[in-house]
Amino acid sequence: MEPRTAEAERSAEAERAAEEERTAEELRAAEELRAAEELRAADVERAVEQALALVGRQAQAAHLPPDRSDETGGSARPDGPARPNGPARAAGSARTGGPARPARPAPPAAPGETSGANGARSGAPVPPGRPSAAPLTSTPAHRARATPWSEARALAERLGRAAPRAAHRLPLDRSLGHVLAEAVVALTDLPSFDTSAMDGWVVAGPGPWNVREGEGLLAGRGTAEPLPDGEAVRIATGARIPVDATAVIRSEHARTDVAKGMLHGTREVVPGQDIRPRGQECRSGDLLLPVGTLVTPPVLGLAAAAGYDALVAVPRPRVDVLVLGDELLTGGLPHDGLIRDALGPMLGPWLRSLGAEVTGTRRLGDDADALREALTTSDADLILTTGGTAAGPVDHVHPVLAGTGAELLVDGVAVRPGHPMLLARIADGGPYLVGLPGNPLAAVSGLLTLAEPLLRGIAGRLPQDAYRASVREAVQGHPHDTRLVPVVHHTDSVVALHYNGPVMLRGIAAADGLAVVPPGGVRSGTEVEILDLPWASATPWTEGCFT
Ligand SMILES: Nc1nc2c(c(=O)[nH]1)N[C@H]1C(S)=C(S)[C@@H](COP(=O)(O)OP(=O)(O)OC[C@H]3O[C@@H](n4cnc5c(N)ncnc54)[C@H](O)[C@@H]3O)O[C@H]1N2
Ligand code: MOO
Repeated sequence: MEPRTAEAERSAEAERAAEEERTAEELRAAEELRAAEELRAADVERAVEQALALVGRQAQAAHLPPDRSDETGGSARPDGPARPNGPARAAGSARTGGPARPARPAPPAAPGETSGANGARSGAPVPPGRPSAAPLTSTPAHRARATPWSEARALAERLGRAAPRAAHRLPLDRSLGHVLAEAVVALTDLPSFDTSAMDGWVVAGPGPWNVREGEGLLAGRGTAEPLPDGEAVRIATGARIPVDATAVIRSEHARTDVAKGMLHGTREVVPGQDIRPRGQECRSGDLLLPVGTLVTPPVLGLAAAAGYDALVAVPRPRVDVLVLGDELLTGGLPHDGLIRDALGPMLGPWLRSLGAEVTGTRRLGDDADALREALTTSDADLILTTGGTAAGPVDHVHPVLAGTGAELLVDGVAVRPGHPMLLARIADGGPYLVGLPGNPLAAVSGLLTLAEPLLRGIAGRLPQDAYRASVREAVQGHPHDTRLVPVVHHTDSVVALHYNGPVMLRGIAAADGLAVVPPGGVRSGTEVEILDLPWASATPWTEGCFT
């Protein structure tokens, strides 16, 4: 080893000391993080119990969690190594409705904390027992309080499932779009009798056959008297097969000798050919469709075929849409700082495609009283608000919720765009409320993160398996939060689309899905979860246009 100079020794010593200090600091931080996580997990469990108690699923009265501001506030290092929404967890937990695991809403804010991922509204009233407002910034403490994306979705679905709409017996013509609350079990064999699959001749035994006189057998008409060996009779598709018949010969595969009254097959005749045997599709009592099936047009057809006049189904959840913002125009070009309302026209149809019944879309401007009135008089299952979730001077959602005694169940989600989104329950067993941020793509993010799983739960729709696809190119991630990025499927991968900023709808309008990009981003070829949009891409694939 070469002799070191005194200066080099000193500098190496200083470096070692600094390194030791860094290590000690890291250990302290990791310990703080672990402790904060444990406390948070306990709080969260209680919050879930409260939430379920709220919807009447827990016999036990709800208890407010103890005030832990001194323990949780700012102590968690959200960028530390054990973040709960790190890539591995995000990937594994995205399966909607999978095995129930403890969902984790953001714990109620504690004194000294702000009440949103986004911070609180300065000077805003706060819910009982909540802190006063603090400056709105994106500090590590705020990030630590935001509910991880997959947990927010799981909680929304669980809460929805705990508050299903009552099932009704509905005539078939009023059941479309509802969800089966009773299984469809075959009330008859299908087909309910042996049936001819073709127009032609029904024959018994080997040919040639004597042709029986008369109009033959038609669907829904004619007797099905036994057919002795050596005889043939005309038959139409759907007519009953006579007892003892052995095959149907299509008209084009037979010739008749009119003079002799005989029928000759022009091809080999296989016993049973072109006969649909009774019960081929189902036997009476067979399960045809399970509880949770969405009533689609073919479901209506199958139910009718199987003997049903009505179905027992959960009606569509009802949703009130409230569009907030004085700056919004409903027609014409933007002018004088006013802009077009992009969410009003979008949300109603989107909600309908998610199976909801939209009771109305109302534009309330920035009027806190109108908002309070709308929240406290709604008889919908879900109220969806747009805008006003942050801490601006006219952002009324948090203060009005607090003033009406609503329970904040999720207050900020660790997702971009859309992190100020929130989920609440209006007091006294009122509707759920999902607050969508005003930036349009952030609103889409809130719709798919909170409203879609909640509605799926309320409607009793079957959980869907998450599916994954690989990204064609690397996708940049947020350092701490999940990102939702509009993508389009192309050949065997998905391509992230440009124009995906929080105020932009250009990317999503060309997309057929949203990629769930874990914190830190993904390399080219990585498989990520995809949230399908309820329609195929509306825009033809054009390389370079959006990509
Ligand atoms: N100091 C901070 N300010 C903001 C933060 C933050 O962390 N600190 N977060 C930003 C993020 S992220 C979002 S998202 C928005 C959420 O704000 P609000 O939910 O309160 O929404 P508004 O302020 O009402 O509107 C935001 C933006 O969106 C436009 N908007 C609203 N409604 C519509 C609509 N129906 N159609 C089209 N555009 C709409 C509105 O004009 C604003 O430009 O807060 C950030 N601020
Ligand atoms: O969450 Mo804001 O969502 O980025 O626009």
